[in-house]
Amino acid sequence: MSKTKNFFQNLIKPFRSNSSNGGENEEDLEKIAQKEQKNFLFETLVAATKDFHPHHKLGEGGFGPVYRGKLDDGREIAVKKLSQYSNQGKKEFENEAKLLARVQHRNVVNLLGYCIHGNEKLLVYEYVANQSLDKFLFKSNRNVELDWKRRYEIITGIARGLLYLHEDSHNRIIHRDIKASNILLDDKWVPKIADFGMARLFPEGESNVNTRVAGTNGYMAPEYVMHGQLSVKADVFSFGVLVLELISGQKNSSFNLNLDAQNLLDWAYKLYKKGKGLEIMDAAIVPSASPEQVSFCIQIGLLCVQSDPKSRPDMHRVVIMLSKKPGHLDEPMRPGIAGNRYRRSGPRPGSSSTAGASGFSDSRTSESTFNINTNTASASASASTLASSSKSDPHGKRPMKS
Ligand SMILES: Nc1ncnc2c1ncn2[C@@H]1O[C@H](COP(=O)(O)OP(=O)(O)OP(=O)(O)O)[C@@H](O)[C@H]1O
Repeated sequence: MSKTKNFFQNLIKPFRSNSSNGGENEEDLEKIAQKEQKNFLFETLVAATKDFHPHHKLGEGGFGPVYRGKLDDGREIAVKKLSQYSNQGKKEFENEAKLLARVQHRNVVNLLGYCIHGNEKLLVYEYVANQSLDKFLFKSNRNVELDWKRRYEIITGIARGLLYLHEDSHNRIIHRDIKASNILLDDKWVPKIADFGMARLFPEGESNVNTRVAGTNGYMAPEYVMHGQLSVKADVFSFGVLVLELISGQKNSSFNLNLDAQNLLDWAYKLYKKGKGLEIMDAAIVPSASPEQVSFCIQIGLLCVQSDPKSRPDMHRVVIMLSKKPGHLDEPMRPGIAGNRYRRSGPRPGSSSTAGASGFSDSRTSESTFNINTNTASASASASTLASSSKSDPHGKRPMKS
């Protein structure tokens, strides 16, 4: 037996003795070896991004800028470069790198590798062709690309991705920053949960910890903001906000459609209680929407944003609800008020996490059974015309800041 082979045999011995299946362990070793290959050379990333050229910049988040690049083998990548002035970001970066190496799911973004070069730390992801959900959902000229079928698939995909993080991955992972800009869409509009910088890896069996508050305005669960109490139900709350945003095309943190409602959740709840839940629907999805399915999703969204975390369903229950034909669901109680605390101490130049909602006058009419919100158009429709109505008023478009 050659020296190398001997070394390899010794290496896998301890794995063999713990398992009845030696083949699987050799596979494990292979996986470990593959993981080691994830360390990219800085020069490779410089070449791939044309020396981090501004033309290659995709955006800028809490960690710093993100660049698009192409590797020699043709793979397209997104490189997240940690801002050097943020210590907190550095910790989050390391957290994300370690965490993502363990996570593999269709609805979670794939980390290809990382790079540490002097003070520089970088994460290398698969490039996700359609970028982030917020770039479509909150833009009146692009939201039509998201018809109801796509939005429904995005909702179910995010639910499955979150279920995986909460229950099926190695350790329980609470994301803590579920929001539209952290959902990437691939070329087939499959949603991928991204940005695990603030996620915590939970030891098994531990479901609730007190920790510092971090998250994004408009998405944070009240118990998390007020008492720093973090559990999977905080992600469920953010997911519920996102569901209601997907249906309404409205951003919760800058909601100003209705004077009687404090925010999007309050607006949706009040209309739901009056039996007019479908009025929150984005005009852009009216032609493609199934009113029954939309109503069902509004109810699920409202169940997820209930004030009491114990009353919120877990993601397992949400996935089951979404996979069933519309039927009986619990009655949602009053929604909690999403937290509004500033989250990061470091500067966030050019951050993409806010969008204004000014300059819009509410032109909904109230005669018909379903009044559709006018994110893209002034529209109202009865139940029977809902599926067939396809025209939107281009002049009714609401100006949005990018
Ligand atoms: N893997 C990727 N493929 C394609 N685009 C990406 C990828 N990762 C990030 N982006 C783009 O880069 C932008 C910045 O991403 P990043 O995750 O750093 O910040 P963010 O989610 O916008 O904000 P925050 O850090 O506050 O969560 C995103 O808006 C997204 O459009």
